[in-house]
Amino acid sequence: MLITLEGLDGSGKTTVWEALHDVYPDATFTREPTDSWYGEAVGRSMGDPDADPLAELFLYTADHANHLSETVRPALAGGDLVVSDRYSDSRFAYQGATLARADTEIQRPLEYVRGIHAAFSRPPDATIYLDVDPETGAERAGRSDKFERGGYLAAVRDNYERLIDADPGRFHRVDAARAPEDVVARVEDIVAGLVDR
Ligand SMILES: Nc1ncnc2c1ncn2[C@@H]1O[C@H](COP(=O)(O)OP(=O)(O)OP(=O)(O)O)[C@@H](O)[C@H]1O
Ligand SMILES: Cc1cn([C@H]2C[C@H](O)[C@@H](COP(=O)(O)O)O2)c(=O)[nH]c1=O
Repeated sequence: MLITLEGLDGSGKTTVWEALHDVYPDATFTREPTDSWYGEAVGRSMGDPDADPLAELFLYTADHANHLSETVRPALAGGDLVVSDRYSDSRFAYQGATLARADTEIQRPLEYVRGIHAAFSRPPDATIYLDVDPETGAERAGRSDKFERGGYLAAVRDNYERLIDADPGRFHRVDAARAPEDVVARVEDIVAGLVDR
């Protein structure tokens, strides 16, 4: 079973992901961007304010393709529970928002990014969405330009809502504004329910 953790920057994904290690010591814990050279290329692009948004989309997507073949598919084939801190929905939400702001010919960016993945990706079985408002997320993540980053994250959040509307059975929304211990407990309950099912 493939479970993904999604949400805005600072929503608490990594906190939850780390807590789940103790509960499921035999599971495969992974993340995107990965620490492969593809992920390093993504990191270079993220650090470049002038990075081409389409090129950046394809770097993230290349990292995803390698993540699938090197980690996710082998672990699933071996019967593992796989928990990924960010996965394809991050691309749909973030690059969908980036491309909507960019000067490109692409008319429906979120649908475009989904379409690129359709032929080769492996959708999650379940996705836990840590729901936090953009300002709180940006502040927790320590963004220096809070206003601008918050504005971008608002567009990303709108995209996550569209993804949830399109596939409500896959998403499990958790109020990530609550105290960390409450968020972790709620996520552990959800994962236990999914794994026992
Ligand atoms: N529920 C919470 N309430 C308050 N602070 C939190 C909560 N969850 C996490 N934090 C804090 O917010 C910061 C970001 O948390 P974390 O790294 O888990 O989020 P993230 O979603 O993985 O962020 P990013 O996407 O930026 O990597 C950390 O300092 C963490 O301790
Ligand atoms: C996988 C993925 C990530 N991003 C963005 C989201 C964050 O701002 C950074 C780094 O991720 P972190 O887990 O929050 O450290 O990358 C993205 O825009 N598109 C993606 O596909």
